Amino acid sequence: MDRGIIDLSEVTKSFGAVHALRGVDLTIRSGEALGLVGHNGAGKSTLMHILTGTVAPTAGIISADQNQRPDYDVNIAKMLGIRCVFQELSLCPNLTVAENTCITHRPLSGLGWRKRAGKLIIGKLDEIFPGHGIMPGAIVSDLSIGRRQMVEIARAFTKTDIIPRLIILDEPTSSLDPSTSQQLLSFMRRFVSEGGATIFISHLLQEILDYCDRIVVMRDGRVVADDIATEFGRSKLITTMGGAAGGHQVSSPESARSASSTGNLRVRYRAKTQPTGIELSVHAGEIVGLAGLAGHGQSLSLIEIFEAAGGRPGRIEVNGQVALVAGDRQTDGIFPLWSIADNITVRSLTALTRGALISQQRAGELAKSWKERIGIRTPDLDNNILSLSGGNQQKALFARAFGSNAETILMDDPMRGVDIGTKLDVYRLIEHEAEQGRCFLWYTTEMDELAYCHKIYIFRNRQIVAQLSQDELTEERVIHSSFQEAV
Ligand SMILES: Nc1ncnc2c1ncn2[C@@H]1O[C@H](COP(=O)(O)OP(=O)(O)OP(=O)(O)O)[C@@H](O)[C@H]1O
Repeated sequence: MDRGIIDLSEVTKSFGAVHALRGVDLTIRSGEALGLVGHNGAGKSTLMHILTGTVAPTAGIISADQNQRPDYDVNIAKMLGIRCVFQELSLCPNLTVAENTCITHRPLSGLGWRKRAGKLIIGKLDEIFPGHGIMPGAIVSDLSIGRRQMVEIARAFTKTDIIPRLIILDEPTSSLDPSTSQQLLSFMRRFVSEGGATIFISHLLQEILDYCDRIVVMRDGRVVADDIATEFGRSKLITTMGGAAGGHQVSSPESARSASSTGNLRVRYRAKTQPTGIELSVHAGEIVGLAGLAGHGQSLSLIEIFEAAGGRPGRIEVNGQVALVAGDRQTDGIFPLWSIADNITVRSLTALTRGALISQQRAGELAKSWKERIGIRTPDLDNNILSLSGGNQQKALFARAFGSNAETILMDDPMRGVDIGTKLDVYRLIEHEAEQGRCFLWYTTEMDELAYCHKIYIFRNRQIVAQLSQDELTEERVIHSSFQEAV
């Protein structure tokens, strides 16, 4: 348990004026699951890029197996068996699951490589995620974000010529439903018990506390705490992370108990495969949750509702303006070539137009007010959106929807990569906006978030199989309904 695979000493990294890392010391040991937490923009992903050699530090010393390596780069990291499941999934979307496996495994060449690659990846998927339902010939772009994440995770743990020794998991559970997350975390424990090491980054603090041996807390580019997990509790972690997270407590919102389905009807929806049965409805002022195992039709229903806005009522009825906060921000959310400000204001262009022209002044004011309200960490809103950390990109998507004129906001598991302090701020914002008459249709894979909803619909096989009021909500009921046709 004490063999250091890799040591960082006084590592710094700057991107122009942004100091992403300011003198980080860190040792990673075999047989240990290390939990890494910190607010959005604290420097976690940058640190992981340094460990995988994809980013070179501005200054500092990297040692591998107790030898200083000034030449440390991607190839050395690869030879050491250091691999990363990055937050922004890195599979090639136009290739199959098997072909993507081949990319990272050189020995999978020659006659029959596709078959061998398929066998390798499916074997690992079976081991980590029994019952995954993924085929080796599936094109990656056809898979849901959760399944893509599962493939990416399984690929990181596969072995051919090089034994994986350190696997970095950068927020892997944020795209997985609770039962799939559980499968991964159990596998992670098996991997470290056999001598492997993991770095597990998550904004779900309970996962870190329950499944990691040691916890490192980062704040503003520095390591501010590094200790065994039993020395931390949830509130100590939040306080140590500081910033917006400090001092907040998660509480079950009382307002969610007072159902308010008396306002105007905003959305009525019936699944295509369910001409009779439970119909979903959302009224002004309501926060409505969608739950169930990932990939069972929740995101699809949001897209159908989004597309039906402005159309004639039929199977789906939508009254008023609608905005969508995407969970898969890379595919459905951000405009990667645009600035942060343009990404925020794009949903409000009609409101920002004076005569035939967009008022740059009003657009700037709108972006600035939401930067402050939601805490987007950037020195300049005119910077490209990709200069933001993942969580801050997600905040820009919230700002886009909340800053628009939409009466109904659809949220597709939108807290992926958002830190606990910001989450609590967004929860409060949602409650406040609902009190003002806005309504929310919120697909979430985080059980805690259902506590904010007035009512919850549970999806299974693209059908709504149960409806729960806030008073009826328990984790057992959600899990039971997710697996069975009826409660
Ligand atoms: N390529 C880049 N160009 C400019 N700034 C960058 C770049 N990559 C990261 N940064 C900045 O470095 C800081 C640290 O970002 P990083 O992605 O490491 O944070 P993080 O802790 O992983 O955040 P999150 O929890 O949101 O993923 C942020 O201020 C970010 O905007």
